[in-house]
Amino acid sequence: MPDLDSFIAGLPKAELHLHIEGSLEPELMFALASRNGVAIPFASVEEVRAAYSFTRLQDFLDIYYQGANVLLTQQDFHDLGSAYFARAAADGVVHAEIMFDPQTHTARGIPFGTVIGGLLAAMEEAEVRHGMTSRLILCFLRHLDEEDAFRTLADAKPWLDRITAVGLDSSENGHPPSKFARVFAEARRLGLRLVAHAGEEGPPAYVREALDLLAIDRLDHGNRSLEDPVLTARLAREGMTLTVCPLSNLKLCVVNDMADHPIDRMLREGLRATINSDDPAYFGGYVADNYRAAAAARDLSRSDLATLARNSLLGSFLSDAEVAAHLARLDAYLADTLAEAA
Ligand code: HPA
Ligand SMILES: [Zn+2]
Repeated sequence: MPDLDSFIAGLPKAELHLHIEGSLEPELMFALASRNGVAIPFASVEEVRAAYSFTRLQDFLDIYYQGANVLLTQQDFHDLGSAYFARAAADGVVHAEIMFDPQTHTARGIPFGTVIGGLLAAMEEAEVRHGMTSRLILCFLRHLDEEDAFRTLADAKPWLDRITAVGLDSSENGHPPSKFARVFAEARRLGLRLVAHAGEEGPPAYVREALDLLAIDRLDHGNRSLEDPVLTARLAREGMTLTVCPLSNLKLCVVNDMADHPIDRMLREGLRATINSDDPAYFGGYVADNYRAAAAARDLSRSDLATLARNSLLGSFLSDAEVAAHLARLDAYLADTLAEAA
């Protein structure tokens, strides 16, 4: 039987909560800064990593938006995507639904087409190089107003057939889902799926708003839902997928210690929880590291880990036939690893 690390790395899985700007490793940040002649306030890669110490979401966001300033050209976004897909493939990711924050770039004068053009090129390449399928999620920044989100949706019109969903990210407290009810309704009318970050720092009421006012198809984070037993039971009953990010939760102090992480409680409560990396370059690990950290801290069994991987495939926005094909790969993997054990 493979050791737990190899079992996790080999487990066919989907990554459903990944901000592509959050996969910008300090080495690539320096390379792009130099290629583009952009000044960054760090003298070395070590200095960058040392700055990644956060006590709450906003600390991280300030440095994350600053890091994105080095991304200027279509090739930069292509390189960013290629680096992520290669790293994800090594972690057993067979399908990735990647979020991007167009407003972070259009506000600096980078055209929407430059951003999405580079990402789409990396996605096509990932299919050829790694046999990995992928989808795009356009996220609205919730600290900006809804008009700005509407303008971003208008910018996206020429690419709507290449965008699967819209999402909602950035500073949660003070920016409830209700602020974006109209733009989410419009996105739904255009045929897009809907996701939103809720219950990361924000209260359970924000999760309820995301369900009732935005009609989300998937919930990003959702940790604080557990404070409300009626809401928890509803999420379980409705089969809502939660994209949980253990190392992010630790780095942003959503949990004080990995030993307190509720991932196993989520599974026990019947929630369709998944494990994801969120912003791997900033939070100290890619998706397999997140599985490993959660498994070690909460004593997850191989069967729990297989459930988490299965949930990730079931919670994806792929067609039923595509999900079935990925699930068959997972079942074959589990049969093979069990046979080795016998
Ligand atoms: O974890 C997150 N929360 C909110 N916004 C974000 N943008 C990137 N990562 C995050
Ligand atoms: Zn996130």
